[in-house]
Amino acid sequence: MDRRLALVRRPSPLLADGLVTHIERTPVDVDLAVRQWQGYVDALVDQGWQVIEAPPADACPDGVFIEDPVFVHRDLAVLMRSGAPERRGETEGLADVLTAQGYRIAAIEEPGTMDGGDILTHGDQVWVGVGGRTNQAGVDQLAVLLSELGATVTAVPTTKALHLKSAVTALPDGTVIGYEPVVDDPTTWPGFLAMPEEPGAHVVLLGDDRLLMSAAAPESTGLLAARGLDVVTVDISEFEKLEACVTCLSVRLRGPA
Ligand SMILES: CN(C)C(=N)NCCC[C@H](N)C(=O)O
Repeated sequence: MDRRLALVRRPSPLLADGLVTHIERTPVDVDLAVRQWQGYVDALVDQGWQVIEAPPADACPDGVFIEDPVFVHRDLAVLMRSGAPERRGETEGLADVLTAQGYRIAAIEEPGTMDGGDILTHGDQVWVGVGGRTNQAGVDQLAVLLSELGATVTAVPTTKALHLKSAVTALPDGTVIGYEPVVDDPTTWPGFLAMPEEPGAHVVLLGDDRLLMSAAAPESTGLLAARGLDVVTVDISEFEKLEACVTCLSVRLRGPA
């Protein structure tokens, strides 16, 4: 992993009004969330990542979850069309930022819907969760866009969690880890590794064998450390109250060079 550039977006003052679907709403401390977001950004910088900020989307409570309005693969950035109409304004300003970084821009079009949180990749293998935010029409469009880049797209039913990446993510060696109670079918991934805590299912790959994970998953971080992985943790409790995880707060831009 050579290029270490991450796109982030600072929290909206309306963050506390963000969507919750599968968990009960609990009050969000926005000031604490802003500090936690800065801690997340600092952790990326400490690990040698350059961080760029998307234009703020202050009118969008969930705008900080930048993983959802855009997906990047190789030199292509695909603007999403969320299954939650409240989140569609979050794509604003992203085409300009990504064009400036050398990306070609495409978009999921009506009747397709998709959130980036539903897209899990390992190399050119792409799994897309079909559920509350992403539909089959969206998957079909993404499959066409990515086929010219040599990637294979597989649709995965996702009925027990908000997004596919709420349930599973992939380790550097491609092992898919997840929290079984919210995974529709763990046999989708040979070698699936069950984690004991829900936030333990979420990893951001920082490069080499280093991972970024939530501080709310001590048993899982222990398990992964025992496998030889180097785990950096961040407290993102205020974002977790909004059904988010470490992956949602940045988009890692690995190409084009
Ligand atoms: C992988 N995950 C979970 C994400 N990429 N996004 C989380 C978005 C949370 C937001 N409140 C919502 O409900 O849309």
